[in-house]
Amino acid sequence: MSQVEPPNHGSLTLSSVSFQSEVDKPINKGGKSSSKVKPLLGSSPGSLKSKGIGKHIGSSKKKKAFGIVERKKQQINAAPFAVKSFTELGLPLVLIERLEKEGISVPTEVQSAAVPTILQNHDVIIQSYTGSGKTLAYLLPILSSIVPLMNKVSKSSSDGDSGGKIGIEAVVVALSRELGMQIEEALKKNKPAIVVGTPGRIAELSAAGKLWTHGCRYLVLDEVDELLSFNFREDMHQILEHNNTKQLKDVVFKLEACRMKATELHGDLGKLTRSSSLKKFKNGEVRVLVTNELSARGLDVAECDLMVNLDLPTDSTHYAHRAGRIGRLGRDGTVLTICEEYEVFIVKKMEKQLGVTMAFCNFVEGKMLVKQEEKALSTSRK
Ligand SMILES: Nc1ncnc2c1ncn2[C@@H]1O[C@H](COP(=O)(O)OP(=O)(O)OP(=O)(O)O)[C@@H](O)[C@H]1O
Repeated sequence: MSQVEPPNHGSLTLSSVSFQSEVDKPINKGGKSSSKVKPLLGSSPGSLKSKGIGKHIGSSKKKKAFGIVERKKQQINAAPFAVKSFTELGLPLVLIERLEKEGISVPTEVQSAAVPTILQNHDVIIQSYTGSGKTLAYLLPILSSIVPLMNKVSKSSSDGDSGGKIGIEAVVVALSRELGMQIEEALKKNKPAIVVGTPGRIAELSAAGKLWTHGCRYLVLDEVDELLSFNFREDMHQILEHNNTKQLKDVVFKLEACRMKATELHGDLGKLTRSSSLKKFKNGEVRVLVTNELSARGLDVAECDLMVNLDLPTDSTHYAHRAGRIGRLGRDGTVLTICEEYEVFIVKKMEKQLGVTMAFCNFVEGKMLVKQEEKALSTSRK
């Protein structure tokens, strides 16, 4: 994207776009039904800078590996780079009026491209020059889809549906405390719906079970290249793990549609539900436990003899941790790893690092062909 000079309206402070007074007003747009979490990432070569919104959780690979998002086919060609007003971008009137009060009436180029794309529930990477308006490019669509739901959110919280926890609809991970505070300032009146914090703080809340992200639809990684750097590895891992709940639910749903009794285990469940899920799995009432890496850590179910990796572990250490759930105390067990053809080399690398032999299979038109060659589906026997 090319550099866009902000119109000469003076600077917009993020706090100036908060619009608590309109929260209770009905907005003609209606609530969205999507329950997707949006990873918003990017990378920033040269003078380009990226606002979180960069792919999943980087490239399609990263996205898959972190297991956050279900993707839709992008129609980036149709992105309206030439729109003239915020109205044409599909933002609600209340938001447009507030922007106009701040002297902001013409979207920048990056906003023209990003706003409608995010509003259509696509995952996006926003990469553009400094000062080109990337913050509003992701905030505006989020605000426009969250505000209409505010009544619903506060109602369900007060009903106690969420066990006293607040339903979060968007998580913004910001690099520095200052940046976090700057964004939080703009959003504080929407506090129940949006959480803004540094990786450390958000990971801390997540580990303490205080992040109620069951209905979370947006995950923004602001300055994504930095956030995904080695420095923040542990915290980001915790955050991204936290956000794959929807995927786990989908898997349970699909298994049950095939008449396979399954149950889920993850941090978004209450303590009681977690222990009841595990109990059901341990006593054989359900045969399949669908879980994520964090919740699987340390699980000790002696009879468990099959581990299916629906996505690739990040490295061989994580592979070993997952595989360690089966074949305990000298028992036999099988690890089945499902991956794309282009990921086979990663599996090969782990095979080498771990010193195990994996049989490779190919899955073609619903049929599995077991072969020894490099194929997209790998099976390894412990
Ligand atoms: N459509 C607009 N019209 C006028 N001013 C705008 C518009 N969008 C954003 N601004 C203002 O432009 C300035 C830069 O915006 P912003 O901080 O989002 O840029 P950025 O691309 O995120 O920059 P950086 O990469 O340095 O973080 C801010 O003061 C913001 O208020």
